[in-house]
Amino acid sequence: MVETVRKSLRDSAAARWTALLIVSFTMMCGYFLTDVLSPIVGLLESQLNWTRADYGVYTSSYGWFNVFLVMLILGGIILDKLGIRITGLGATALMVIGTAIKYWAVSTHVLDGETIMGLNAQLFWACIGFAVFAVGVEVAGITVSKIIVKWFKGKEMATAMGMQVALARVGTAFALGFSVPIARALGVIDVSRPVLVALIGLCIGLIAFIVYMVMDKKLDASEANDVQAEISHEDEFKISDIGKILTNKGWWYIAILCVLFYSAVFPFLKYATDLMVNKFGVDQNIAGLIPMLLPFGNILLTPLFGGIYDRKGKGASIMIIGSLLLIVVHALFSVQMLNNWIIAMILVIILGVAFSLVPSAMWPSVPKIVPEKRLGTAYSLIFWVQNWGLMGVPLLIGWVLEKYCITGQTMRDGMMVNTYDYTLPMLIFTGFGLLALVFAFLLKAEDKKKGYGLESPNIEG
Ligand SMILES: NCCCC[C@H](NC(=O)[C@@H](N)CCCCN)C(=O)O
Repeated sequence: MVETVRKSLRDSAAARWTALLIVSFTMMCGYFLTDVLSPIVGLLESQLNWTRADYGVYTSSYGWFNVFLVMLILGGIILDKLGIRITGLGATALMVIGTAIKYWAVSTHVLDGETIMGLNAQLFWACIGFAVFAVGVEVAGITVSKIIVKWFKGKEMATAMGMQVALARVGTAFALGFSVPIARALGVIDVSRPVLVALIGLCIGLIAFIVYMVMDKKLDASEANDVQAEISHEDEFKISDIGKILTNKGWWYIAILCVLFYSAVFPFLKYATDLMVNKFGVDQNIAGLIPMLLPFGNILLTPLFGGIYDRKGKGASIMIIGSLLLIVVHALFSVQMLNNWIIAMILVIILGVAFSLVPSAMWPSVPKIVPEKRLGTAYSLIFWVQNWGLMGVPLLIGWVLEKYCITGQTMRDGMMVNTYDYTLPMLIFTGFGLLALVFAFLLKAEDKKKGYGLESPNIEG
């Protein structure tokens, strides 16, 4: 008698790590586009006449559709209802469409001199493109989380999540480090060129996701029908699930910690290159290299800390330490006499440690607080809360800079541009860090009360 043991495709380490690499590549391209304009904020002023407040409006447009039109939550529902393949394809297509709109906006001259809803028309369409892209990248992010759970459940899940975040940071690092050289390549400054590079990358990312869809189909085919039916049934979305999540204190602490912590990092990165120029006197052409250290640090450290959480536990404590480091870094950035670029480098590296600690512990903690069948919705709601910060804080910082922080004018690239004092924005970021610390402690207390196991290792036995 021949015994046949039916094996799932996920049992193949090569298959699951390949699947992870493919979807992580798509996300990496998305993260590249997200930050592609950050290092050229000065060039945007000299080439497109965007003020810092305009730039703040542009960065905040990331949340227009996600937050106000609740597209993110809808994306989570669609993911639960229609599944990974169709949602992921739609999300990656939206990333391409949004980026194409944005590229057109920053490269065309047909909008010159026009205004729409009080904004210069070029800025308006760049914002619309970015807002469409943002829906795509956020929904893709939730989809990829679900993909990781699908392939890695019961295996190296936290390490896989850390790896995905690490590869996403490669995209951010490339944007921060190479945007200026790309814009200045060929001897002619062109701010649309880095966006074009991102658009090409995202088209490849879309093709990569289509390749993943084939793998996903094969995975489904390799699994027994009854298991699939059970999974589909468990993943089914129910309206009552939202209520159950929203009445969970532990979930709220994570969501609030998330919005506060991320509001002090991603929006900071948007202005970090400009901070290097204005406060630390770094040459504009290389100023993006210092903030670039942060995502590079994350690339190594996020999977490392994820592994520690997997084996040793201490998830809530890791989030407390990360929040503490965040406060120290931003507080020191706000000290006026600390203006040597070496200090800036050291602070960015420490911020990189903080930004590895908190995400590596935060995202794998959600399944300990929320039952697995509600995970997709729980993640999408956390992202939604977080997006309020990602939208509002850059706007706030841009406004504060324009209103309170202009110190004079200087000549850069043959143009007169404003100079800024970053003390007040850095104090605002410090405040977010302080509040994040409070919620990290509340989370630890709640964990102790409810026994979620945030301090226990993820790997049992
Ligand atoms: N398994 C969840 C991974 C989340 C990674 C996390 N991403 C986000 O929080 C996004 N909602 C926002 C990303 C904005 C920049 N592209 C991360 O740490 O990047």
